[in-house]
Amino acid sequence: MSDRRPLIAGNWKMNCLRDDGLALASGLASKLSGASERPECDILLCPPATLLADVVGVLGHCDIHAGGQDCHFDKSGAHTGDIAASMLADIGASHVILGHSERRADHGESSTIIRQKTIAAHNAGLTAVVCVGETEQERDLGAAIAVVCGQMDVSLPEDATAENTVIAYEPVWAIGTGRTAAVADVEEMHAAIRRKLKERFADGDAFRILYGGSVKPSNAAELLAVENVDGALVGGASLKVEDFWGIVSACK
Ligand SMILES: O=C[C@H](O)COP(=O)(O)O
Repeated sequence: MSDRRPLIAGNWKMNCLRDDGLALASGLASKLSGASERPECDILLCPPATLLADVVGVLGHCDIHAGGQDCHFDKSGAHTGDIAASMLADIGASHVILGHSERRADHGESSTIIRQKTIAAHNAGLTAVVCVGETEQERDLGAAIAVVCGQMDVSLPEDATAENTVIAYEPVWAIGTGRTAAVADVEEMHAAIRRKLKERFADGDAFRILYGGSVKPSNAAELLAVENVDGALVGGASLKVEDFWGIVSACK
């Protein structure tokens, strides 16, 4: 049994207008305050940037963290539409998701850029949730582990520690598709990620490695029981209080 405390993170992506987002955050805060026992995990909500400050306000002092979904690598300057890591920290965020495959695909983000963003997040005092994952074609070619390890080599800076960095393994073909990776494949990939972390970082055994890709209440317990799976990065199922809470409750 590992002593890494699981993290269940909700990535709301580009969903929720103000009323729905605030209802979702307050619904989860109520679940937590009404729970007879404290959940056996840390909880993180990553709403769209437009709602982040308000979500931080709704969560108040309850033990749920809030984070951004991306940041720029520069501290400030002429980057129209972008958000600096310090701006996220300034409004109460503790984490930021970086290198999500949707950003890699939609915005051409390379692992080199993600490394720069991760350094910026650390400098702002944020914990970076660095995403890695292979496409279906890469898996079919037998290259999944090599691709993910290659992404880690470049995306993770030397200053990464188990305190300031979380890894999220998300097979691209499992995101939003209802298809989850087979337990044996998840186990193999998370073991490879752990080996890589231990090779490179003195505290590599303490990093949390999340699984993401169609996690829902019905499959959460099975996935969370896999060795080296230290939580989940949840998309679709994080948009409903009952579903997200069901995943939180699956942490034992
Ligand atoms: O960031 C979350 C992931 O992309 C997973 O999304 P999903 O749970 O909708 O498959």
